[in-house]
Amino acid sequence: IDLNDPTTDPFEVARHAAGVIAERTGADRHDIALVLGSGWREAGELIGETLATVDHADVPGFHAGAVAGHSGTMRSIAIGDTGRRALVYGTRTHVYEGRGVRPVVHAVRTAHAAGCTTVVLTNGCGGLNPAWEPGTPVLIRDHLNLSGLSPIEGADFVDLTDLYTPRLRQVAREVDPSLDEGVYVQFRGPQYETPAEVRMAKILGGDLVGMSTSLEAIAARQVGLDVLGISLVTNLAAGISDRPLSHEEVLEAGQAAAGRCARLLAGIVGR
Ligand SMILES: Nc1nc2[nH]c(I)nc2c(=O)[nH]1
Repeated sequence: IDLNDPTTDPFEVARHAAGVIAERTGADRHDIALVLGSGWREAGELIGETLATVDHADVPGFHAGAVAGHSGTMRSIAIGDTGRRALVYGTRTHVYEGRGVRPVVHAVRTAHAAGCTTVVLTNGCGGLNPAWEPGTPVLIRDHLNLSGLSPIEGADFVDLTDLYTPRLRQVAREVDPSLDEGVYVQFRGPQYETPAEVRMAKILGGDLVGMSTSLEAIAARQVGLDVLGISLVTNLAAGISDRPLSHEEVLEAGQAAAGRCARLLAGIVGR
């Protein structure tokens, strides 16, 4: 299937994908989906027992293309003894991969088609607040979509009030009262922001800069999913600190925070 073929209905592909997931996991419904970004990979382990894994390559609309650090398998996880199931994706598609916007939000649409009512979107990002050391998770309160793109096609004027569900943010803060909140700014990427762009984002009211998440959140709202967004600050955004960004620093900050992030997600999902 070519998701980007105009004659393809992306929601139909999501329904097919959900059918394959149900068949391969033995679960005709999943309750919560998790998209794991940089630094969040290990979270699945603490959520519960992995009952099944499915290769992304086997699911319609997903691509096998392994992105560094991502696994190409999604996992069906029993959430403690709640009887609920989590669908944890092994990889995420970014706009900058040039596959179009539909693949970027396909995981969210598939989660909805699989019966989920909630999606947790995590990412690694740059921080504009020097108080947030690399390795600090921050709840997303709202976003500025500077990508210039949208997953919504046609005259569907979706309201985005409370897009990042207040009830879920409250649950997250009950699990970890030290969590701060911030406004996430999505740039298209793949280049990092210039110091001037970081200053612009700050003037516009942004606290976090990244290259994902906002389009997925919009697509989630379009199908009525509750959304919890959590960013992991892996670096201070360009110009905030006097040192240039290094991808190595980003990766190691993600590794260091892995335990706290995994415990946070497991605590939230288990509620
Ligand atoms: N746009 C943007 N995306 C990021 N992802 C990560 I990890 N760090 C950054 C960053 O500083 N800026």
